[in-house]
Amino acid sequence: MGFVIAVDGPAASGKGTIAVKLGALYGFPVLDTGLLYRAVGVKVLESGGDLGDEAAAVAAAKALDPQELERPEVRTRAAGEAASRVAIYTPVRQVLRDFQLAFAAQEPGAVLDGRDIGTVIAPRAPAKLYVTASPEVRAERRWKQLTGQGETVAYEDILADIRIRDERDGARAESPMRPADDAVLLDTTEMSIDAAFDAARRIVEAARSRWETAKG
Ligand SMILES: Nc1ncnc2c1ncn2[C@@H]1O[C@H](COP(=O)(O)OP(=O)(O)O)[C@@H](O)[C@H]1O
Ligand SMILES: Nc1ccn([C@@H]2O[C@H](COP(=O)(O)OP(=O)(O)O)[C@@H](O)[C@H]2O)c(=O)n1
Repeated sequence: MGFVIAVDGPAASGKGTIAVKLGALYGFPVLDTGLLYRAVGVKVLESGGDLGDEAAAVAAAKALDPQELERPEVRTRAAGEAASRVAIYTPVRQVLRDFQLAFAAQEPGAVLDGRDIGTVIAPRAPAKLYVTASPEVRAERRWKQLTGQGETVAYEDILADIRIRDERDGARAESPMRPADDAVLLDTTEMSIDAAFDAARRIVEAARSRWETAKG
């Protein structure tokens, strides 16, 4: 395995922003694994299916084309909610796992962000971050992001979404959202993007030194 950087955490904590910046720093490819679940949720909805229908979600996961991750539809509020509904299904997670494992296997390294990267997808990743922020701050960030994309949404509704999603993602039986035992927690509530990235970079640099030493 190369130098895999696992960046997990709840919705709108800033993990994707940090992952992209780490990828640029090291020259590694970056996979936002949430987009896989979002694309599956959107596919179910667009085919007229029901998010409560496990078989429909599995079929959508099997038919997923990586090109679909680029669609603007996967970045909407509704897609985030749909993603967390289809993410509870064990077979959906199994179908999406191979793609993530292949991505993580790239040399000389890769960055993946999600909920279960450090615990399930890449438990042996040499660098693991768990990025958090208060629900209120996350809702503010997500509200600004969605509004900037042209969606009309109320802050209170986004905060409610975030609380429901935290609960659903943390309570599910399969690969629940939680920090790996060896993840370093990074609370970005009071941090600017630059400050959060700087803190993340230091944590990853320390992990890289340990990894280089262990490799010999
Ligand atoms: N530390 C921060 N301070 C302010 N805004 C941030 C910070 N980190 C990220 N953001 C913004 O918040 C939104 C959500 O960030 P993102 O990285 O996509 O979160 P996640 O991947 O955890 O859902 C984006 O618009 C991003 O620019
Ligand atoms: N590795 C992952 C990534 C996302 N997900 C699910 O997909 C949903 C959307 O993930 P995301 O990372 O795009 O969400 P945001 O943090 O951007 O809101 C999450 O709420 C999870 O339910 C997951 O189960 N495992």
